[in-house]
Amino acid sequence: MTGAATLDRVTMRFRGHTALSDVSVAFQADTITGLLGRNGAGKTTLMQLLTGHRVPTSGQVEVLGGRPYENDAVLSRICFIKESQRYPDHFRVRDAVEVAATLYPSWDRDLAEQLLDDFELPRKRPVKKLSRGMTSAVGIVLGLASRAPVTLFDEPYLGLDAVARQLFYDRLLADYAEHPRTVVLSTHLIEEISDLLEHIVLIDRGRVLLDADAESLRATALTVAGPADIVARFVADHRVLRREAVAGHARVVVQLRSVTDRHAATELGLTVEPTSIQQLVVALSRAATGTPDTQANTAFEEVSR
Ligand SMILES: Nc1ncnc2c1ncn2[C@@H]1O[C@H](COP(=O)(O)OP(=O)(O)OP(=O)(O)O)[C@@H](O)[C@H]1O
Repeated sequence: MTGAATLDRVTMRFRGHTALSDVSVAFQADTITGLLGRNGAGKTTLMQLLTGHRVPTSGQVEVLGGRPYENDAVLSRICFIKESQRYPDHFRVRDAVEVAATLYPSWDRDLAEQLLDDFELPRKRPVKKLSRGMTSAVGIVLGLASRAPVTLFDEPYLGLDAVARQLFYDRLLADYAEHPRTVVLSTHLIEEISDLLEHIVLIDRGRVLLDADAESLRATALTVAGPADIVARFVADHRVLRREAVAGHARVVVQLRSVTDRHAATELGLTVEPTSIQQLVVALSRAATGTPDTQANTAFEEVSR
């Protein structure tokens, strides 16, 4: 298995609980990967293993050709921005930036200063006096300016408003275009970030449910919408991944069966829409847990009778 960061048959058990079970996954070099999954799926645990914060119960973890645990040569090339990053009590924003500059060999001072301005972070203010969103912004500045060959963001934007989140996406994309690196980003805000993701790893209850590039994932499904009775006719011989229905109008995501599906749908007068990664991820997670798409299903069945 090749990749900038890999887990090979990794199991991670905590007392009485298996957080990851026989996980094998390779995070490709110079790719932005979304690490997705429901609460408690094992995303943070996986990142902790990649960053040497934990040692697996069994299996191998390798990052940039070496084991990360207590390995400075590897760790200096990894930047891990955690959901609730803590800083020493006396740290001002400026101190957090200065310390990070000494930790990461590829640190870019100009970029850090620019990002501090962009996020309007007061350099002299103690980090512990910042708002929740501003503290998240500090983590984002450090993560981006580190230019670490492997950069991991674990839900980096707690409390960040929509404008600041968009700023993060824009700056990440712009800097990544000029300095490609391996970025792994865990998030629940799939919809707004999906255009950024080149690859998706979906974890469900400690197991890898999906490991696919975003383009091919989108190409596995078709979203059609239109009058419920016509939609029902179209989906009769398709595997339905997701249904929504409101007042005689239905929208379904189906597994693509043939290249002619799209044409068949438009022939029937249905609208073919882009398939959202979020809908696919929700559908796959639901299928894995056996959770039916109840409300939508019922509504759909009612209107299509
Ligand atoms: N130190 C620990 N001791 C016991 N159980 C733990 C420990 N750390 C994590 N777990 C359990 O392992 C599972 C995976 O947790 P993890 O934090 O990796 O999930 P996650 O996908 O990051 O969730 P979220 O999206 O809610 O942040 C959870 O059931 C969690 O309770």
